[in-house]
Amino acid sequence: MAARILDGKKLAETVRAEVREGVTAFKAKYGRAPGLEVILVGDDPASQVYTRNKEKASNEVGMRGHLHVLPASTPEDDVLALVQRLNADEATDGILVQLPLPKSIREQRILDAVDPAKDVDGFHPINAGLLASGRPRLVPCTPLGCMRLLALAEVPLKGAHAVVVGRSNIVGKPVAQLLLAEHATVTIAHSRTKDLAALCREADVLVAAVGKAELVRGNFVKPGAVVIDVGINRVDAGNGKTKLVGDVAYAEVAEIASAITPVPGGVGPMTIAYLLQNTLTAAHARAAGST
Ligand SMILES: NC(=O)C1=CN([C@@H]2O[C@H](COP(=O)(O)OP(=O)(O)OC[C@H]3O[C@@H](n4cnc5c(N)ncnc54)[C@H](OP(=O)(O)O)[C@@H]3O)[C@@H](O)[C@H]2O)C=CC1
Ligand SMILES: Nc1nc(=O)c2c([nH]1)NC[C@@H]1CN(c3ccc(C(=O)N[C@@H](CCC(=O)O)C(=O)O)cc3)C=[N+]21
Ligand SMILES: [Mg+2]
Repeated sequence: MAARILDGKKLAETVRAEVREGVTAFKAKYGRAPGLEVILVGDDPASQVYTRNKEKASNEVGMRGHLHVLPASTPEDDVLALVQRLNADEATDGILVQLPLPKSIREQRILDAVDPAKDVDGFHPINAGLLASGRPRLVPCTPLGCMRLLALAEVPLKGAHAVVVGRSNIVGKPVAQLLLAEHATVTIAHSRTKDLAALCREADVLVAAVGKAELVRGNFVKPGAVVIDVGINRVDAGNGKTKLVGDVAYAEVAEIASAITPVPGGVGPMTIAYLLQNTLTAAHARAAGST
């Protein structure tokens, strides 16, 4: 039986509509729009597209969105100074520093400098620590998007075995925390995991966040499992062009799973939608004076 396709593009429109209403209410109450500042260092073409999309998406829900593009040669201290200026700016509610940063810049030094109250990526150690302590504040966008897709699938998480492949601070670890908070039994796999296929076959919920095109094959999946594919991999399409594929061999796995997210049109659009939601959340917390 073919799996149900979890349409992230459509669900993201719903989330954006929710945010748009929230922004209208925020403006009525506080007389200003929530503000998102996106920082891009360097000229990676994919990052340019993504950051422009983030700026556009924030404007579409009525927020102030602004993109700062700095040359790859920008000194670390100058990037830091920009972050500090935005930290001090009352009209800025959210700050996102697009990753990866150029090699000459220490990523951690920049990310740690972002005011935790404006950290709409949820990457600051304060926010990561609060999530791990069961007191979530600003939570990473991609994991929030994954959880909303699982809610759409109506998969019972309590007592389910969730296997997360990947242990990054951006996706793997925080999505594992959110699944744990929903009372799933969570296993985190990574590059040193032995017999990944057999482990994944135990999963009722399988989240792939690896960055290896179509690593997860049909024989990794228990019949009826729900599969969330976070991977975004650009590969040769054979006709001189490239195409996007996930970390899951979609056609094969769709024959076995009960539900699956496509790439594109799955987790990606949800990430952007939750970035907007996090900006609204941060704006409310700041305006109410709780942070
Ligand atoms: N859709 C979206 O919104 C987003 C998509 N992405 C995409 O998701 C993917 C993962 O991103 P991210 O978490 O940042 O990536 P990272 O490279 O930071 O982490 C990848 C993880 O996968 C593990 N891994 C690598 N190879 C294997 C393997 N052969 N078997 C098992 N585990 C393996 C690594 O293990 P180890 O720790 O041992 O090295 C690591 O934990 C990428 O394709 C990225 O583009 C990322 C963010 C948002
Ligand atoms: N500070 C920071 N925060 C991030 O959240 C962050 C980051 N840096 N660096 C890069 C990764 C990757 N990421 C994506 C977001 C949306 C899509 C997305 O919208 N994808 C569309 C397709 C886009 C296309 O066609 O290229 C989709 O899957 O349908 C993809 C990838 C966020 N990241
Ligand atoms: Mg670097």
